[in-house]
Amino acid sequence: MTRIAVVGAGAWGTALAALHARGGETVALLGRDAETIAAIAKTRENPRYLAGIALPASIRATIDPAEALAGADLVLLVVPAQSLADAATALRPYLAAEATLVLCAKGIARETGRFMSEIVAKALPDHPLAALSGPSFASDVARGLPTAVTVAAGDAAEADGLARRLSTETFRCYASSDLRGVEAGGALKNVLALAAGIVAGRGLGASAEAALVTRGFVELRRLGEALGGRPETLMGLSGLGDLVLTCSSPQSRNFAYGAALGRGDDLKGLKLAEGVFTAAIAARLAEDAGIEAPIVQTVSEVLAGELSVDEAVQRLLARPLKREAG
Ligand SMILES: NC(=O)C1=CN([C@@H]2O[C@H](COP(=O)(O)OP(=O)(O)OC[C@H]3O[C@@H](n4cnc5c(N)ncnc54)[C@H](O)[C@@H]3O)[C@@H](O)[C@H]2O)C=CC1
Ligand SMILES: O=C(CO)COP(=O)(O)O
Repeated sequence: MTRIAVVGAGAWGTALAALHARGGETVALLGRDAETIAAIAKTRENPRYLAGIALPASIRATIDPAEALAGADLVLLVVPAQSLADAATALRPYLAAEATLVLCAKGIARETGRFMSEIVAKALPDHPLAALSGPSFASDVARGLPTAVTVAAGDAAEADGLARRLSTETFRCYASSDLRGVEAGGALKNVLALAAGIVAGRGLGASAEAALVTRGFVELRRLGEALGGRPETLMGLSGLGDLVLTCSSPQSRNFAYGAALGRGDDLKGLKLAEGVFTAAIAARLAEDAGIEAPIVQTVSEVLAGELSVDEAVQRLLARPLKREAG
């Protein structure tokens, strides 16, 4: 049994399927939209999420979970964070008993504050769990551009093995045993990318953008540690690395969403921005932990319509002066 199944045929699932099929793995891609799956099978392209990027013919794209999961020892879970509980539950009858599950979504359940690992451990107990996260745009990975990410599992030797298995010539996986730190960094950077987008969209200048990313990183570290992550993980690819990527590129959907907010554009029709669903719960977790996270808090209030963009900027500028390391 050496087969990878990718659950979720959106941008990231399709990119990971392409990467590993090119790397020589036998890969199945499970989607839920029959039209998209039929288009992948026919045109070797995902016209909805990765238009214009050729996919390897060897990917078996299907909407049938039994077909996708049969014989898979590694299952990449690549549906959005808020859909993961339902998607995981639906997989239960089809998973091989010994299959390892790799969490690829970046978010926290908005209702419960649960991390992806907690959700999946509840829905699919007894499977080894890992997380893959780091600076990696789907279209870059699907095109075979060089990328480096973190692969974390509770057991260090297992993380080493998975990192080796998931690495290719262009995709370097660094192993970590800090699952929580990797999950926290991935979820929080999305909220901070919204803030960076707001600053850019409002035209506040490159200096303000750099200040926002730096102070955002302070919050990511503080809150990430309070949630159980290790400092070195939060300073690594899945924390700082992904923060830098998503806060600096309009290619990021979270950054693009924030920029649209900053410009006062219509938000309808924008692509999935996970930070929109994570912001309020991240702000609540910070409050519960007694952690100061003014940027996360402000993003949450802007998204809730409780604060205008200009009021948000004013509020952040008016915070009491303090020592930088404080
Ligand atoms: N796009 C990117 O560059 C990257 C995305 N991610 C993360 O991966 C996750 C997925 O993102 P994308 O693939 O980009 O999103 P997407 O919006 O491109 O695609 C999401 C896919 O999930 C499917 N889906 C939604 N609910 C489902 C359910 N209940 N059951 C089965 N399928 C369901 C949708 O039909 C769609 O195909 C997010 O958490 C994102 O933060 C992580 C790294 C890179
Ligand atoms: O997580 C990502 C890159 O590492 C993708 O970011 P967006 O979801 O903001 O596009």
